[in-house]
Amino acid sequence: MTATIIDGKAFAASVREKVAEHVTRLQEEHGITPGLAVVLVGEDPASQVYVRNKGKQTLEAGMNSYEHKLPVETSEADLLALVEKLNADPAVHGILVQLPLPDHIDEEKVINSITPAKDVDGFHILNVGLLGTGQKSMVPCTPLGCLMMLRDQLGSLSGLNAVVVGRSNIVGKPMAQLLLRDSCTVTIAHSRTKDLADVCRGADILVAAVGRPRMIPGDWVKPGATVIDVGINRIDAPEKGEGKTRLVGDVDFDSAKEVAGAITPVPGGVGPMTIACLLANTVTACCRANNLPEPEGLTA
Ligand SMILES: Nc1nc2c(c(=O)[nH]1)N[C@@H](CN(C=O)c1ccc(C(=O)N[C@@H](CCC(=O)O)C(=O)O)cc1)CN2
Repeated sequence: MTATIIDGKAFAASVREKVAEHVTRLQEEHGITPGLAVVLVGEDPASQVYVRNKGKQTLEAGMNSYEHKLPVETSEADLLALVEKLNADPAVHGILVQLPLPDHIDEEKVINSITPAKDVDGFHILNVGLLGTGQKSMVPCTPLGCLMMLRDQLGSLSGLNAVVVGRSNIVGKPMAQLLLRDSCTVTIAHSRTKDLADVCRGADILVAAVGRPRMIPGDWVKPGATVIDVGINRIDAPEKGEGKTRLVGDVDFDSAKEVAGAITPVPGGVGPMTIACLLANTVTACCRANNLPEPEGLTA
């Protein structure tokens, strides 16, 4: 069997189109333009690319983008002061502080200083608690993107065995909560799980988010399973030339695609959905702030 390849790039484009349509409606019917503030501290090259893409895609969707680029030596107090300013700014409906932050800044403290209603990353402790108890919250972008792709691929997820490999606060744990909310039977596994291969082989839905290049081979995949690969790992690629690199996922794509029913590639799978869902969350936050109906199909 050769799996259906889930095209995250195309899916993300369709999400961005829906976002843009909703933004137009907000402007025409209510005179409101959603605004997203993105804060970058330092000059991490990957973060710079992500932040640039976030700003570009925000503007393309018709929203206002506010970029704040701070030097690496910015103090925690100065960063907290900026977040406070953005919290109080009525033109800003969503705030995102790009991670990772430099070592001298307490990430948790910064995340928890964002007003929960503007926390479009869904990382604030209040949003984590709301999601965990099945209440309305902001939902982290990468897991939201995975959920959208799974629903599109499978329709109802009810009763399916889902295994999430990885227990990070950003992906693994919220992903498990979302799958549970859609009535999956959920196992959170990780690198220390006993008989991890057997646990994975029981999964109708296998979400890999461990950050280890090609850790999950095809013979860990149940025939016909839907595999969502969240990993983005840069490895050496001497076949492309000296010093060249390429991106691979946490799943060994070549062997897994022979067994799975559907699978996301890396790159071009989950990655593009992350920014599309950030835009979706910004529109959701804007609608909630103005007591307007939420955009259909763009929330969990
Ligand atoms: N505050 C946050 N920080 C970080 C998040 C986040 O959700 N919130 N996630 C990641 C980085 N990230 C967005 O910020 C992100 C990662 C990957 C992609 C993406 O489109 N990847 C492409 C490949 C890109 C490449 O060639 O390097 C793909 O997978 O196809 C988008 C956004 C950490 N920080």
